[in-house]
Amino acid sequence: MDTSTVIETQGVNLWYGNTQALKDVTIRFPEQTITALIGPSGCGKSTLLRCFNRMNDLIPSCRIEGGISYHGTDMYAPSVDPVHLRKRVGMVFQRPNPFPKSIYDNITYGPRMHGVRDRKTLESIVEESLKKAALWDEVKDRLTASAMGLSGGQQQRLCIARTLAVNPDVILMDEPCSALDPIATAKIESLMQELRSQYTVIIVTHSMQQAARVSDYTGFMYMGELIETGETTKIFENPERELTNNYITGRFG
Ligand SMILES: Nc1ncnc2c1ncn2[C@@H]1O[C@H](COP(=O)(O)OP(=O)(O)OP(=O)(O)O)[C@@H](O)[C@H]1O
Repeated sequence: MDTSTVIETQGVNLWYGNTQALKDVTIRFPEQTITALIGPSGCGKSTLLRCFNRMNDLIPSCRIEGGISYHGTDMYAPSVDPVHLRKRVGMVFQRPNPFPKSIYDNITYGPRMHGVRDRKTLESIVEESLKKAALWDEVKDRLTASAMGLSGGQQQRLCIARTLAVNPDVILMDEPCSALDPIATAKIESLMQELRSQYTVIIVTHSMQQAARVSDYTGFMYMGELIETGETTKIFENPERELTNNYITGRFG
């Protein structure tokens, strides 16, 4: 696939206090693709994901070395405003976390924070974001109702819509289906396929089946190292490293 790189890391090392959680990680994420990060619990998947919108900045003991670029610019340069970066690199978490507000207010919260005030503009952002998140038809008649009344799967799609509302080009997903049933999971997975036409998606998942179903590329991590990365079919059918093979065949993890 001949696509340009959106996010790229070069020799990233990361410590929480004295504990090293990432070791010399070099990986690139091509535009409009889905990459899955897999590996056993504690291998550093979420830590790596959090580097990509500087969420680790919020952890005082955390120290990062190495390069991480976004569209070729050093993401950690002093000139980069992390709030602006997080608008372009959105994040969806494990548990759906809507605000205890109306569906409408959940979507308009971000755009308002960034200065959008015009009612018509806000209304069109709400409609467009909910349509992109495949939720519009289910909620269009109750936009003023509380988001807390939605099912778990609907809440997660609302959180995706909330991320889309501030116009990102990368969506980070940290185990977005782990709290959902199989039907809600299937909806999120098919939504991810649609999002790929406009966004670059990076997903952390515990489910190898999910990684195989949804992603174009897969990175396998083990004890803070990126052991192997490549096209998902290659990683699952013909991995280069024995460790990868042992993991995907269920010998550990
Ligand atoms: N805020 C933190 N402070 C200190 N150590 C942390 C922090 N977050 C993660 N760690 C440690 O860093 C290592 C990597 O954790 P991380 O959550 O990135 O792994 P993971 O692969 O996402 O795990 P899981 O699949 O269980 O979510 C672990 O040893 C973890 O205990």
